[in-house]
Amino acid sequence: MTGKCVWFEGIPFPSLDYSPELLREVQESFLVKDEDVLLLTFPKSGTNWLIETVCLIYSKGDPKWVQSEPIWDRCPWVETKHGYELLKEKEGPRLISSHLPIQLFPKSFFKSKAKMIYLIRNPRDVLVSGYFFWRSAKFVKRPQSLEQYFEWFVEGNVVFGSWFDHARGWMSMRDKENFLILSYEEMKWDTRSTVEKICQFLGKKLEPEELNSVLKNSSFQAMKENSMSNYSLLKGQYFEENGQLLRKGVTGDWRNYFTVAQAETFDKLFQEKMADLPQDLFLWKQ
Ligand SMILES: Nc1ncnc2c1ncn2[C@@H]1O[C@H](COP(=O)(O)OS(=O)(=O)O)[C@@H](OP(=O)(O)O)[C@H]1O
Repeated sequence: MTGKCVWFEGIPFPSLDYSPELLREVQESFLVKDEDVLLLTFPKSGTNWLIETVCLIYSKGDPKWVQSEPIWDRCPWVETKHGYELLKEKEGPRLISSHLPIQLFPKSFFKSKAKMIYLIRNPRDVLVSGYFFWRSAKFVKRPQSLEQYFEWFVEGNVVFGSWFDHARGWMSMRDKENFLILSYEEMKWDTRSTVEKICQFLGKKLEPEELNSVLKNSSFQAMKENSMSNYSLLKGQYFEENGQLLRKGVTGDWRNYFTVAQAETFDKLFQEKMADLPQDLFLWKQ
């Protein structure tokens, strides 16, 4: 996958909209403000679902905003050229998303009171989701088979680097007051409670009908049909026609794709890399 990538500090990034110079500038000079809200993920963890949910919380369930502005403009990726320029211009509190590993994140964040949500997902499902997504992308070396992508993923040879390093790095923030860890699995299994948790963390109060509207408009089906959120506007330029962001939206899909040997290899690796972390952070239980 990394054949077509740009590199910064040993981490590969997609070839489009990223550059080592910009990544350095983002790290050194981007000013995070206390009132910003940051949404952090390893790619394919449910980033866009979290963004859509938070945008809808901000608009009190009114879908006008999410249906009229592309998701990458509502909550720009700070590490991309497009997102960085947009964020510099934005007045007031900003929603900012990022896939950056902790060591490359804007240094100003660590001195700020800005709130951050880190969304984690079973890495086995992240792997499968990534395989289907990247194989239709135009800005990375595409995987030719799941077997090949499995090898790349376990070696950390994928964009934004090793999932294990990414998760470990950000989890070191877990006791900070301005940091909330959520999982894709809890969002999926109890969406209402998770949205309530997000509201509480962000200090937002919703009326029951507003909360219902957040849930309705951020559902898989609603997002799949929303051209401002489903990446259909990027087809042709960034993706082949068959590429889709909203593929299945389920938990445990890896079971349909991993061989027994791959499942065992992954379990062993997960144990090696993550055994010392509190296991209640990993809701998926494999
Ligand atoms: N509303 C909603 N409900 C449930 N699941 C959802 C939703 N929106 C996105 N998704 C699923 O999230 C996966 C894409 O992850 P990301 O948004 O992180 O992708 S990206 O890294 O920003 O490209 C991808 O997972 P897979 O279906 O397993 O491929 C999407 O389907």
